[in-house]
Amino acid sequence: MTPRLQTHNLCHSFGGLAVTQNVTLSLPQGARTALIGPNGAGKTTLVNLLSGAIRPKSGDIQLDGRSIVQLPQYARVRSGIVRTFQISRLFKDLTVAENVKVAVLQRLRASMQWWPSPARSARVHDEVHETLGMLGLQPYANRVVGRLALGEQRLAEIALALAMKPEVLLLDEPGAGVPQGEGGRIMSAIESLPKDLSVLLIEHDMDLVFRFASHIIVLVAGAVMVEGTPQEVAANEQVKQIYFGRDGHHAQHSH
Ligand SMILES: Nc1ncnc2c1ncn2[C@@H]1O[C@H](COP(=O)(O)OP(=O)(O)OP(=O)(O)O)[C@@H](O)[C@H]1O
Repeated sequence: MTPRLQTHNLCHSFGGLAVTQNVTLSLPQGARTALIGPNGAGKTTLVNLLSGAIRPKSGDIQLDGRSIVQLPQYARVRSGIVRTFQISRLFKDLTVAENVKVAVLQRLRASMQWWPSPARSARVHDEVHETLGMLGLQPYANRVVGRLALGEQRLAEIALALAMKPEVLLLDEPGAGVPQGEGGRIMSAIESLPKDLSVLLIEHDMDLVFRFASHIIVLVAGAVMVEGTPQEVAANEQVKQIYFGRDGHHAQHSH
C-alpha cells in the first residue's frame, strides 16, 4: 500500500549547518509514529519541511504518492497535512468552541458559499461539536481559552488542527510546558484520535512516547540514526548511550 506521507532523501541546511540529512521516512495510514532525538537534532525543522513552512534544499515529500514539495503551506493544509505548534496560536479571548469554529469556517468557506445560511450554521455547529467530542473537550466548549489550564489549551490547539480534517497530523510537543500529571490526559486524547489518521508526534517525555508510539524514529544531527518498534529502539545500544542514558531506563516502558 502507498504510504500516506513519504520523504525521500530530504536535505536542509541553515548556512553551513546541515540540519536535515538525507531523511527518508514514511508514515502509513493510521501511523502512530514518534520522532525523538536530542535538543537541536532537527525535529522541528523536519516538521517545518513537511508542513511547508520551509522548503528543503533537496529531496522529495509525497502525500499519497503525489509530490507536494512545491506546494505552499496553505495548500498542504488543504491537501491534508496539518500541524500543531509548540507555541500557542489560539485566540485567547474567544471560547474553545469559537476558536474551533474559526478553523471550521476557514476550511468550509470556499465550499459552502452557496449554501443557505441556516444549513450552513447547522453544519458548522455540528462540526465544531464533533471535533470537541473527539478530544473530550465538550465540557470546555463555552470556556474562554485564556482562562483554561495549559493542558486544556493544548487540547484546544489539537482541536483546531482536527477541524482542518487532516489525513496526517504533525504534533510538535503537545505536552510542552504542561505540568506532570496533565501530560497523561493529553496522551489519552491523542490515543483516541481517529484510527485512520496518521500521526507523527514529537515529544521529549519518553514515558508519553512509549505509551503512544508503535513506531519510533530517532533523529541525531539531522539524520535518522535508527527507527523501529519501541522495543527495537529501546534495545539499540547507540540509542541507549545517546538518548536514554546507559541504563536503558525506558526499555522497561516499551509495550
Ligand atoms: N531558522 C534557523 N536559522 C538557523 N539555524 C536554525 C534555524 N532553525 C533551527 N536552526 C538550528 O537547526 C538545528 C535544529 O533545530 P531544531 O529546532 O529543528 O531542532 P529540534 O530537534 O527540534 O530541537 P528541540 O528538541 O530543542 O526543539 C539547531 O542547531 C538550531 O539551532
